[in-house]
Amino acid sequence: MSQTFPPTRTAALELLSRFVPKAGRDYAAERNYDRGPGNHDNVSTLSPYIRHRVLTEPEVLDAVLGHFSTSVAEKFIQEVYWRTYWKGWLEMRPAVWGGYRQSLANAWDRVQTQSGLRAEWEAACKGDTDIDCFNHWAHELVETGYLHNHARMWFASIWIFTLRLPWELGADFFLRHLYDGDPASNTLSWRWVAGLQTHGKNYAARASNISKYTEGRFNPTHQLTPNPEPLDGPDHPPRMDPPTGDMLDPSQPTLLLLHEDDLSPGWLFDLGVAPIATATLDATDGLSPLHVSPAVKTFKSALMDDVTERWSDTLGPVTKGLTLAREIEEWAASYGGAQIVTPYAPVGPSAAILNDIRDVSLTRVLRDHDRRAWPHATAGFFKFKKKIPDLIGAMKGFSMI
Ligand SMILES: Cc1cc2nc3c(=O)[nH]c(=O)nc-3n(C[C@H](O)[C@H](O)[C@H](O)COP(=O)(O)OP(=O)(O)OC[C@H]3O[C@@H](n4cnc5c(N)ncnc54)[C@H](O)[C@@H]3O)c2cc1C
Repeated sequence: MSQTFPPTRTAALELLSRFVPKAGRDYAAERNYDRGPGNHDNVSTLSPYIRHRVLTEPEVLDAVLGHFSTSVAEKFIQEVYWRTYWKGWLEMRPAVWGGYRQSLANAWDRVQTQSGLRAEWEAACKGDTDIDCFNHWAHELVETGYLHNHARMWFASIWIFTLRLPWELGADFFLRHLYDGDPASNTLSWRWVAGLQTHGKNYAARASNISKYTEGRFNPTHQLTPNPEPLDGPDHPPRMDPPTGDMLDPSQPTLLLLHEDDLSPGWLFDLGVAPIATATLDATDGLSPLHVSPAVKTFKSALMDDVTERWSDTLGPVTKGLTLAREIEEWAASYGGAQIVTPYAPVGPSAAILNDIRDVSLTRVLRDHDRRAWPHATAGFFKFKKKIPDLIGAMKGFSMI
């Protein structure tokens, strides 16, 4: 069980309240420093909880805005909205996730058939290359399930441009080991480093930058490819309409399906959902064609246990760990085929399973936070962030949890 990220909402709330006083000018000044495992308190380390919505974005923003003005906390607020932005961007271009999965399968085929590539990929994943900082981050990721944002950028850049490994294998390595591993933030950040997300603009890790922001712990002078060219890739697929979610009729007999993308169901109960029974979905195996790390699996299933314990008076009988659409249909049939209500699952493994459900009515309810923000993820973050003041203003009417 994770020492650093206890898998409970109580622990998440404690971490949030410890961090809130630092979310203003301290965060803006200090956030880029990666001080190594055990010393990440200049950033929030809340992402494993926010990613699974053990804490919601409005709840985190509200706590910070209870302490600071929007201008003092501007940097932190923007970071929280990066997650929202990436999700909205991918919702409107889901083919980018499908494209990643296909290219990953192709890269994995090559790993299995080309012994040179296999050896280089294994060395990178084991932290057994000639580059100390890279090795350190590979170990930190596997041992703690977390990396500082700057380390993720450096690691991805070295993976792609110095080690010249396929970016999809690096994104997959992250998804298998990060506690916050997330289809939108991970895939699109790797694409951004590679130069595929903002065409022609890639992220080049530099020894001087690594030395400065690790406070001299690492200095890979002459070890990194200088001025690498961005990777070449296809144009973005045409943008689809953002999802609006389904209309909820809580007066119908209802089953509740919980999944890893939203583990705070209180807002559904506020909307009148009164489940006859509840099931939890385990979509972990859909994160990667390889084995997801046991630590990540344990973390996710412990978060599921926490939510079902917290709401045990409201959920009815609970069935845990369904993994297939067919199992969900059989579970619903055993309750007479009542409608299933579930929080809207963004593009990723949970949504893929839900998309295969045929024999029972499924109502996917979209949170106000997503409904309002996602349609603005039309272009780059620069354009999106201009909407943040309006989005924060509108938050007052939202369910926070
Ligand atoms: C190559 C790469 C891969 C990444 N993969 C993931 C991933 O799989 N899952 C994931 O949640 N984040 C990912 N990120 C984004 C970011 O690194 C993490 O969200 C952040 O480091 C989490 O640490 P924190 O909670 O201490 O962040 P803080 O600095 O405290 O930020 C506060 C919150 O804002 C959000 N946030 C901050 N930065 C970003 C960002 N760049 N993108 C999206 N949300 C952000 C997170 O919810 C975070 O908890 C990736 C970044 C890169 C460069």
